[in-house]
Formats: sequence, structure tokens, C-alpha cells
Amino acid sequence: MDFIKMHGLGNDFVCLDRFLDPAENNPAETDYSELAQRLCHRQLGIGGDGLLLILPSEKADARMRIFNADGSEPEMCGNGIRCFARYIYEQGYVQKDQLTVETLAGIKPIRLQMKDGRVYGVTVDMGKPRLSAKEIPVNDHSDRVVNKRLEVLGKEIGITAVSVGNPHCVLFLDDFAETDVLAVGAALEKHPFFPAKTNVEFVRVDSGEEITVKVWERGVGPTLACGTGACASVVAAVLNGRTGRRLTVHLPGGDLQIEYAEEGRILMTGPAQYVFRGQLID
Ligand SMILES: N[C@H](CCC[C@H](N)C(=O)O)C(=O)O
Repeated sequence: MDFIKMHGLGNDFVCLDRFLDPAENNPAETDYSELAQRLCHRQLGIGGDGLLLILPSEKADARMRIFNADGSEPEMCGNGIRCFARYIYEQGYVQKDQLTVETLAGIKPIRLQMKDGRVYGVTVDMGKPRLSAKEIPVNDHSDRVVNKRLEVLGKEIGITAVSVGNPHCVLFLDDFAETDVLAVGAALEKHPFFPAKTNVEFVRVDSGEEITVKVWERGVGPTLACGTGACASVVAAVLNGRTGRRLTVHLPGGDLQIEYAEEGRILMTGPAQYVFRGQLID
């Protein structure tokens, strides 16, 4: 089985190209949950935060499926879709710098930044955030921004819940040293307030134009970057009046440029890089 390894700011993915032969119809390869757990394992497999499937689409230029390292299938992946877009262009499956990708969170318009025929940056229209309790989803009856105090590890913590197709729980901190990100992240991921579990972002506001974010990802754990998490953090910062609408988001793996535009759409721009091509020895 051939695969391609890619990453977006260190959020890394094992990619299987099924564009020309959608193996989804192939019974031998339908348990992607098991396959994701096997291929993403850092010692027993290739290693990755997730498994990306590159598939044809009847509604867009291509279709992306993403599986977390624990085998769960989330609705969307921000760093992954940038890698996906670069790959399908440079593979020749699309010959244009503006394309669309079908995901479980809807069809995402994408613009490629190119130099000498190679993609050096990708801008994704991530769409509008979902803010009502049912859409996130959370166990609450608010129909507006969900700012809530939750009991976590014996302490009360203030959070903002936002969805960008997948659920996010955003906390604002003055100093990362004040919180055990790993313990609080693990506890919040599975907190009963989030019936579909959640990604968790710890955000320090550095200025009106910059935030620093650490992430605990649903179905993965701590990652070097999370595209949807960075978008959710910007939305939460704007809704809580903490920053402007156009931010540089500093993640452990690098920076993303994100704008939560006045009309409500979120634009995310960042890199997508190859690591290696390989063959799995069964
Ligand atoms: N773990 C996330 C999916 C991957 C999102 C992340 N890799 C990104 O770049 O958005 C979830 O279960 O919703």
C-alpha cells in the first residue's frame, strides 16, 4: 500500500490517494477506523496525527475524509485540507488555483498561493462558525455564544464553545504555566458537557492582532498545530471582545493567518508540506 506523508505546521497525516480508484468500494479496505489506528501508531505504524483519504467527488473537485489517530472520523481538519489541496493540484487532479473540497463539514473553497508551479501557501474558506448549543454540540440550551463555567479536575474553569464543523472548547489564560494543559485537555476532551467530545484550545492573547495557542485534539491528544482549533480560538477571542478580527495565531508548530470576517466567514492561510512517499509492508 503506497502512502504519502504530509504535515501542516507539524500536524502530520498519512495520506492515501484513492482519487482514481475510490477503494471505499473495496471490501478489503473499508475499515478506515482500524487502518487509521494502525498507520498512525508512532512505533507500530508510519506515525501521524491522522489518516487523510483523497477521493473523487460528485459535488466538488475532490472529497477529503479524515480519521483521527484513535480511529474516530471528525467532520473537518484545517491543516489536513491544506495538505490535501496542495497534493491534488501538484498530482494534476485539478489544474486551477481556486478549487473546492467536499468534507463532512460541507464544501470548502480553496485558493492556492503558487511560485514556479509549486504551492507555497493555501487559503481555506472555513465557512461560518456554529455557535448555538445544538450545532456545536453541547449539553446546554443557549442559542448564542456558549460561555460557560465547567467543573474540571475539582476546579471551575471558564470556557467558550465554538464549532467550525468540529467541536472546540476554548480557554483564555494569562500564563500557560498556570494550567496543566495535558491534564485539563484530557479531562475536557471527554467532559459530559460535550456529547461528541471536543478539541481543547488554551489561548494567550498577546495583542489585538496576535494570540498564542496550545491544543489538545479530540481523538489525538497534544498536537503541534490544529487548523480548526486556531479558527475556533480566533472566533472565541473576537466574540469575547479580546482581539481584532485578523490575527496571527502562534502554534507550537508555527503560525497561521486567520481572519474572522465581518460577514461571518473564517479565512485560514498557512503552509502544507511533504515529508516522504512510502510503501507499507503488510
Ligand atoms: N482532532 C480533530 C480533527 C483534526 C483537526 C485538526 N487536525 C485540524 O487541523 O483542524 C477533531 O476530532 O475534530
